[in-house]
Amino acid sequence: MSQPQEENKSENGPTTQSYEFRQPPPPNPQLYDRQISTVLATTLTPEQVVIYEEFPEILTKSKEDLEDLLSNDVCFDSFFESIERIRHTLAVRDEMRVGNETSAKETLSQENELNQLRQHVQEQENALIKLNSTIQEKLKLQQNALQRFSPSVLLTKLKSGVQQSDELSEQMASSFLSGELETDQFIKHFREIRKVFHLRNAKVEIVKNKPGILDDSIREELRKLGHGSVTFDPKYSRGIGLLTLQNPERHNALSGKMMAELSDIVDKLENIVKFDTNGNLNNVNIVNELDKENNLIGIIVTGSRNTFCSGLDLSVAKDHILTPENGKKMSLLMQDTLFRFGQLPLISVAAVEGHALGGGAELVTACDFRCISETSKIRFVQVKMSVIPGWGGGKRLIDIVGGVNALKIMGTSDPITAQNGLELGFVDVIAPHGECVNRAREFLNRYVYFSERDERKGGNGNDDNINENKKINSVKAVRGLKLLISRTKNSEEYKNFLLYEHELFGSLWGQKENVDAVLKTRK
Ligand SMILES: CC[C@@H](C(=O)O)C(=O)SCCNC(=O)CCNC(=O)[C@H](O)C(C)(C)COP(=O)(O)OP(=O)(O)OC[C@H]1O[C@@H](n2cnc3c(N)ncnc32)[C@H](O)[C@@H]1OP(=O)(O)O
Repeated sequence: MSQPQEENKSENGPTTQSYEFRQPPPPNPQLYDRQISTVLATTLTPEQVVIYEEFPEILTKSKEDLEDLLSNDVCFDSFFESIERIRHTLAVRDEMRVGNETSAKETLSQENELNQLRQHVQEQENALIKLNSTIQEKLKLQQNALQRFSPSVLLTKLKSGVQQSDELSEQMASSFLSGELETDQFIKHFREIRKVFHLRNAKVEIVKNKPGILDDSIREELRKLGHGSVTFDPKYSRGIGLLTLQNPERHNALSGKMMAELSDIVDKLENIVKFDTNGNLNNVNIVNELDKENNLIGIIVTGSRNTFCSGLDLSVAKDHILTPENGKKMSLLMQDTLFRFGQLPLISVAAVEGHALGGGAELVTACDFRCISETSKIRFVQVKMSVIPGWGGGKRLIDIVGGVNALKIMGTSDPITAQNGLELGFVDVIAPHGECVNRAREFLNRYVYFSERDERKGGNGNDDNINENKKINSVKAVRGLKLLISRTKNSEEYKNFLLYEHELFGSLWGQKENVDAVLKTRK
């Protein structure tokens, strides 16, 4: 029996033990040549030839010997085991048995250690799960804590502080008037409380006028203005939601009420995934009711009755928003809403039928992609109204088509059509009139599904190709991708640019030239 060979050495060090088994000896050619030739002189069947070839020892046996072998088991066994090839095979079998026994013993000897290791790994995994849930809880606490110190919450608290000190001083005055408080006491405390009141009030004014601070009350003020609505169907199509601007009598112009509703929808959509402040994918979990059944990855933005949006509702503007102060409030809310919309982990497509004018054109830029009908027109009419975009659309247009093209488009108010939009890289899909939403859905389906057949054929993304062998894309991966892309816009530089756009807009909106232009606009 051969001994186990030395451990095999590879470049990476020792590997497992192995045994080298002897090869069976080849048949003896001399013996074969000499004896088979005689035998072959007689007539043999092919089977007999094979036996003689494999066991030439038989050729040395006489007829009587062979008969003995066949009739006597002991004799047969003794002859059989004396054959060199059989002895070799038995030796190999014994070697293998010993080899197997050795490795079995070795494996068994490591069983305890393996069990301990397994237990250790299990414990570590449990500890990790606990740690992970602790981190999640802490992240929630951190988010809540940060929320408490957000500018809008601080401003609200400051405002309620102002109200409290005002009420306190009022109570003190009535106590004094009813004789419950001495004059010197009243003067002392009343002065102190009024001082606090004025200090708080001054702070409120400072914070309110600080550019870029969005106070929650702005949304509520705007909510009271005008009609129309913004609706959201989270189950429009698999993985795709449909957001619709509804103010059909006015070409879906955006009233204050609609702005507030749009912002509410973005709030809700923000909750469809929870991710930490670093956009950590580990925390991308589907949590929201809106999303539970549809695993949203995409959203189509459109307008009712075959038109997109004619911008700000000018009737509402004329009655309520045509002052620099109110224009700034509207700009803050719309910039914030559309910025947050762009940061959602959802791929968005604007489905533009008919007109997209002024603020409507700005909305179009807030989407990742644009599907426009053959007859639609997108126009940045702001300069004609002696103003510049105030909903962040200036910055977004520059990002999409570049500074020079953006200057031409916004400076001339020339319409972007399906054809020139395509050439500019502004339009992604051209649809027949009335087909925009459908085509936008087909376009988004490329992100919801992937099709093996389509891949093999180098397909073009038509629904036909997708239908065969279609598979659902990983929702988390698609959202992760969108998070990654939108992260490029979540920078201080980007936000400062938006703030600059907001300030420029605020310096033009509500001025005489702008007011005259708005009042002259047919409506
Ligand atoms: C900061 C926001 C700011 C910006 O960023 O630019 C703005 O958005 S300012 C608003 C810019 N928008 C406009 O100037 C659009 C003005 N409207 C039009 O040019 C035309 O109405 C139209 C959209 C091209 C459609 O023309 P047409 O098909 O001929 O229909 P009508 O003109 O008869 O309109 C039907 C009906 O709708 C009313 N309408 C249209 N747009 C608005 C609007 N933005 N606000 C309020 N109402 C609007 C229009 O007055 C008609 O009403 P009735 O006369 O009562 O029938």
